[in-house]
Amino acid sequence: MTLSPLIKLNDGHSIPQVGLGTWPLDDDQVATAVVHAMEAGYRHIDTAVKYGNEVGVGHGIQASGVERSEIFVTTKLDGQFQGRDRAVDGLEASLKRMGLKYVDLLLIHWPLPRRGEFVSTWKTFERLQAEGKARSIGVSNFKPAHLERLMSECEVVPAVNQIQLSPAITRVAEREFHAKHGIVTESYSPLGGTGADLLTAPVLAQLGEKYGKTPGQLVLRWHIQQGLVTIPKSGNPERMAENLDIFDFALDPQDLAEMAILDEGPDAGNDSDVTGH
Ligand SMILES: NC(=O)C1=CN([C@@H]2O[C@H](COP(=O)(O)OP(=O)(O)OC[C@H]3O[C@@H](n4cnc5c(N)ncnc54)[C@H](OP(=O)(O)O)[C@@H]3O)[C@@H](O)[C@H]2O)C=CC1
Repeated sequence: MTLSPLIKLNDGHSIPQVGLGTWPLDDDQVATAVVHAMEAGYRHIDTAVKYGNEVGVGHGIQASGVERSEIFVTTKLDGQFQGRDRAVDGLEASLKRMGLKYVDLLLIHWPLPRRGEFVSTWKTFERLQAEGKARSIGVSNFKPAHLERLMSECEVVPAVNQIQLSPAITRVAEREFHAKHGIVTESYSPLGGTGADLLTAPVLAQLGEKYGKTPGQLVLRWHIQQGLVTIPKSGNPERMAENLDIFDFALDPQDLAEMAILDEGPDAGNDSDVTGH
């Protein structure tokens, strides 16, 4: 069993660097997946209200037999819960569905910038953190301009911004912005998203022979060496274990440079069409 290293957050808590993504698994699928993931060594599960699978995540955690205190659970509140009281109700309902007393990380799933709702939502998140219902609080799909506004109007700097990021969508400027403000960058769709198309690139097959690792492992190792937290999704127990078996090798600098051929440039990604999964 492999355990992921931990990354320190700006509030003093720690997050396992690799977690299990759970979209689009349904309640039954995710309950089984969480049990397999715990057996493989995962201690970090990423879900969201929007995924409709929080009940299954809770069942999986309970069935795994792993202590609650050893597991890092993230959930996200989407647009319908933005605004002061709605966020309180949203988290309460999530906790109830999962059978938990607190989440380790609560994220605003995506910003609703026009009416500035994410600012009032964030002030509520600050209160939920002070009450211990969310140990850490963060955001997802936020651009630096959203973060600037949040930081100028609120007290707590987000612990995390979860964004679409991979060797194809590298988000260098955003990562620099996060680092400057002590915000951990967490990469979603780290393998290229559903279908993992990124993994068919010839450069990964070549490097795979050198390291004795699969394309998925090379890509996840790339995330680790960038200092990112990452949440690959798999419903398959073998691939789950494979995706955690990335801590016994390191990509040489020249091989990281070769992987840069995968980079689709600064405009790549889905930001203009943030729907959030
Ligand atoms: N905050 C946000 O707005 C968003 C957050 N997310 C989160 O990020 C997670 C991960 O992103 P996601 O979009 O699912 O995409 P990923 O990049 O994690 O890719 C998932 C796909 O890769 C396949 N796969 C997994 N491991 C391997 C492997 N080793 N080799 C080959 N194929 C593999 C999976 O299939 P199989 O299951 O069959 O193994 C699945 O088809 C989501 O599950 C969700 O939790 C995702 C999108 C938006």
